[in-house]
Amino acid sequence: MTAVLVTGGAGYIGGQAVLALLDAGYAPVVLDDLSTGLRDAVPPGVPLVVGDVADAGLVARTLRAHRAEAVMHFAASLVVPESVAHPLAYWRNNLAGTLGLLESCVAAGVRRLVFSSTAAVYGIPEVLPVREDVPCRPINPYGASKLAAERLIGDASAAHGLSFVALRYFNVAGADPAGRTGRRRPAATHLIATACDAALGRRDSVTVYGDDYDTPDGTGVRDYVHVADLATAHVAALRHLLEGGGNLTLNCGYGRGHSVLAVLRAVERAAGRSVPHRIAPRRPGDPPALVAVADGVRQILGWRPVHDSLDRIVGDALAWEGRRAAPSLLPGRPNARAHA
Ligand SMILES: NC(=O)c1ccc[n+]([C@@H]2O[C@H](COP(=O)([O-])OP(=O)(O)OC[C@H]3O[C@@H](n4cnc5c(N)ncnc54)[C@H](O)[C@@H]3O)[C@@H](O)[C@H]2O)c1
Ligand SMILES: O=c1ccn([C@@H]2O[C@H](COP(=O)(O)OP(=O)(O)O[C@H]3O[C@H](CO)[C@@H](O)[C@H](O)[C@H]3O)[C@@H](O)[C@H]2O)c(=O)[nH]1
Repeated sequence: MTAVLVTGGAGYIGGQAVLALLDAGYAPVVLDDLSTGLRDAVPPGVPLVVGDVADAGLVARTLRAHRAEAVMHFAASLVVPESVAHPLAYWRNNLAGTLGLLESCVAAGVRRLVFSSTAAVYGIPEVLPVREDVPCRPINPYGASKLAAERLIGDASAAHGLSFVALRYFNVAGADPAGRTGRRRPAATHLIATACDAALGRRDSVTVYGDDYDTPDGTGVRDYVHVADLATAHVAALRHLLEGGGNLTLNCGYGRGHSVLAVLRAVERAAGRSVPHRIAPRRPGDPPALVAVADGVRQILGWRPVHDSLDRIVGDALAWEGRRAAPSLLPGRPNARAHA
């Protein structure tokens, strides 16, 4: 079986990718410092090495010990407003982490890398939907650090014969449709997780950051992609590299935008109850709208998303969050609050 090192595999997306790798017959090995990930997100039987991806010695030893043939690199810091408040920590983790990983790949002779990049590299695109070949002008430290990591990977590729697929994810949401994994951070910051928390009575309301953008209803627009579809895009990228395919940088989204208010309505439909919200000023570092041109990932990698609907994404997210809530608050129990 082909062994694949998954950095950040105890996290939300990495955890889903580990399941997709197992489903596709690969042997994932997780390296994670558990800074935001959780040990129990790693399925039984999958080796977990607890450590920092910037520790090139540890990563090289892990690659050799498991005879890994490829790496999926998810480990990073990724909350946009946090990156605005703590840019140095973001640059350190996202750039030094990628540097350590690349050094260890070169040392251990591992030449295939799938990298978690982000739509945040684009900043405020002049044309929407956004193509991969437009100039990247990130407007927050998170996006800037990820763009720098992409460039670092490009340089390592040219000098050391490494092949890579950088997937620029748009907004990842939802949970494993089979209920095996999902987002586990206790304090939700992402919109869909926050709205699910409100629908489940764990918070009073959702703050809508800005209703004065130049978008159809004035609120921010994003291209939400289901985490299980994203995971299969990684397996497709891995196959491409194992079959000798060349370097690719590809958007990963569905090519459709949804506003904050549209997301809140979808959560209300899924939960069968209203989600109170209040309008607040724009959040620093937020672009008004981000929607992908996402033909490349379908055409070149043969990716076939199967959960491509906002209702599906929100439904799976709510079901996962509901399982973590008190049973009386589960979706489908309209009088839950009265009994809580
Ligand atoms: N969630 C999104 O909407 C989104 C969108 C675009 C890109 N991404 C990218 O996807 C990747 C995974 O994000 P996620 O949503 O699963 O976040 P997450 O916080 O759930 O997962 C990140 C994982 O990496 C681990 N980690 C962080 N720094 C580490 C280090 N230095 N060494 C070892 N492990 C470390 C954490 O413990 C965690 O398990 C990130 O690279 C992120 O930039 C996420
Ligand atoms: O409580 C909230 C949370 C978010 N939003 C808005 O909802 C949209 C989505 O925000 P959020 O879910 O926080 O995600 P983003 O800030 O768009 O960033 C995500 O999506 C990016 C790609 O587009 C990734 O790079 C990042 O890692 C990931 O956090 C934005 O318009 C926010 O202003 C609110 O109005 N209220």
